[in-house]
Amino acid sequence: MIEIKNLNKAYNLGEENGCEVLKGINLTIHDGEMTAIMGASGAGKSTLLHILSCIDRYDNGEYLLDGELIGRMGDARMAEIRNEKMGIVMQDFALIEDFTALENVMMPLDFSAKKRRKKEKRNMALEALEAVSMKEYAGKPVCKLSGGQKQRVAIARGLVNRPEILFADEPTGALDSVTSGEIMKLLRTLNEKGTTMVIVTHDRLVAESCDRIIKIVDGRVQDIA
Ligand SMILES: Nc1ncnc2c1ncn2[C@@H]1O[C@H](COP(=O)(O)OP(=O)(O)OP(=O)(O)O)[C@@H](O)[C@H]1O
Repeated sequence: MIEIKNLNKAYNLGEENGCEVLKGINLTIHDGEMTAIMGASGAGKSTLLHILSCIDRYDNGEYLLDGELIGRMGDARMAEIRNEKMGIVMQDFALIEDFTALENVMMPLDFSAKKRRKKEKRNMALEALEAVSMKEYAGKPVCKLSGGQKQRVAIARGLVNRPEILFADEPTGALDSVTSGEIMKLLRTLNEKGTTMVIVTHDRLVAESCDRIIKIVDGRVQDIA
């Protein structure tokens, strides 16, 4: 499904604060896999995840998604791919605290190229909340939820478009070990139902519960376990 060849990415090269972040990444992710991306702080994990999830662009190399070359695409097609195929769970939830769980989960549907009636969007959001066992909290403002509940809502928002692949940046980073275990169980259940998962994590236990671990060291893939 995902094939990355000799991919490079730098920020502000030539400037004082410039840096080369990804330096020739090669990797393949197959349909149905649950993959962890590990590496020290600053190694380039989030940068890689943002490129994989079509939020950010790479400088050179190749990124093929289902055989389609991402690099030469215009912004509109990239947004379309993101909407059609991908779900994204951002670091630290990135939820709107004053909005209800339901309103947060419905948001990606408002940005989708596919026009849907409000009722259909609401039903899709309720279904996503049900998939993470949060349907009964649909009407609660996010600021009134616990950390684990917020993470579930963030996952529901990532799932609402029924993506083929879900990208999650530190989905357990802000959680205690029990809640973290529950979230990983939930992600595994969703994976078993067919969603490919790519998870950035610092936590070895979380990584070991995935099918494989890709370790990024200084912008390169050091090993794939
Ligand atoms: N938008 C940006 N502009 C300039 N530099 C950036 C930008 N985003 C990231 N960087 C730099 O790129 C490097 C890699 O950052 P990245 O966030 O990908 O690392 P990470 O492995 O995810 O780190 P962490 O585990 O701390 O989240 C860091 O040195 C960071 O300062």
